[in-house]
Amino acid sequence: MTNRTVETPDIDAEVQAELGRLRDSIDNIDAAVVHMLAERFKCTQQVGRLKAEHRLPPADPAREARQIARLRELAENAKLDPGFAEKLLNFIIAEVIRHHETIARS
Ligand SMILES: O=C(O)C(=O)C[C@]1(C(=O)O)C=C[C@@H](O)C=C1
Repeated sequence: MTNRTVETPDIDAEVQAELGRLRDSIDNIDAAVVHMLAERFKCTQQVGRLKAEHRLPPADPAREARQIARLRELAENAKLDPGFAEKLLNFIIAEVIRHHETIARS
């Protein structure tokens, strides 16, 4: 009992330190994700303008099918849930199509 009360603060400090290190990495990864998404949206805004200028439809389902198949395979190889990767890509693409539609109307 005496040992436990003496050791607990040390264990807590170590756990806190590890949690802090892991959270620092998570914050770095989240920042990278935001920066990569910002770059992706810069590209898709250009695609949106190009499509609008040439009267092309905002969505390209055949291209999306290829992207999903590719991303699912990448996810599997990286031990990430392919269903999650597909949902994430669909979520991003839905936003891109919304942007394309806004550009086409403007
Ligand atoms: O590649 C295109 O044609 C795009 O408009 C980009 C993009 C994407 O975000 O990757 C978005 C919409 C299309 O349906 C397919 C792909």
